[in-house]
Amino acid sequence: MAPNPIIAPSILSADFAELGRACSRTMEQGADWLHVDIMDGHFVPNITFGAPVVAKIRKHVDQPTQSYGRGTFDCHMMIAEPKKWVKEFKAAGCDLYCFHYEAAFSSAAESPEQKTDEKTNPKALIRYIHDQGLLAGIAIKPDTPVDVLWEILENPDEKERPDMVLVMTVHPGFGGQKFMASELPKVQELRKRYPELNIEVDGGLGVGTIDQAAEAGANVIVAGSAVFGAKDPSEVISLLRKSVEDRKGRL
Ligand SMILES: O=C(CO)[C@@H](O)[C@H](O)COP(=O)(O)O
Repeated sequence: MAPNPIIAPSILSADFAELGRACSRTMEQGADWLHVDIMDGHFVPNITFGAPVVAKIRKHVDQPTQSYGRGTFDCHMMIAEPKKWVKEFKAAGCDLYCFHYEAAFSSAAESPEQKTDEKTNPKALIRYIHDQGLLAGIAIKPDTPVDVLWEILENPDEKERPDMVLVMTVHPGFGGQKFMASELPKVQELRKRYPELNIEVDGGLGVGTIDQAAEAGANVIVAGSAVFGAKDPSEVISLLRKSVEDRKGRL
């Protein structure tokens, strides 16, 4: 059976002038996690904020009492050098460090020799993230085929296996983009092979698109503009949760 629904509003769509309060409010409105978008202006053509801001907003949301629990800070690292920032984000209060597969090779290597072994590097980075006491996520952009993940997910060493896969349903960089249903076969394939895996979708999710994503097998739902732009964010969060919950037993 697929894992429980997890609704993770993306704070990219919150009012940054009152970010701490916006984070605590969305938790009160029923969110499970907060999805924290970190952009460096290199990996994606946009800049958000870094670890000092995460440390400030952490004070507004209770830390989770267990792995994957309520209040998890799901940091989506849209950055060119993901390895470089793991320790800073751990210290700032990040719980789940989700890097991009496409950025991992330049960052994870411990030596020049290892850098040439393309298959080693995402795994080395996952191990490194786990060694810092964080959950590890791996994200793929729309242009990246899901097949690149099989070797990583099949790894017999659990220290090198991700705790979550994020399938981007928009090109990363901005909130408010149109949902790309073309990415859902990746989710279907992942769910077919890994019934218990946390599979996150991000980009263009809302009441009009959630059913397709839930049907494909996604259980971790990121929604930015649909939640922060809603008249009644609590209602949107419950609708997203219900859609995933309704399909859970069938997947
Ligand atoms: O990572 C990203 C964008 O790169 C997302 O997390 C967006 O912030 C989602 O926003 P909506 O599409 O839900 O408005």
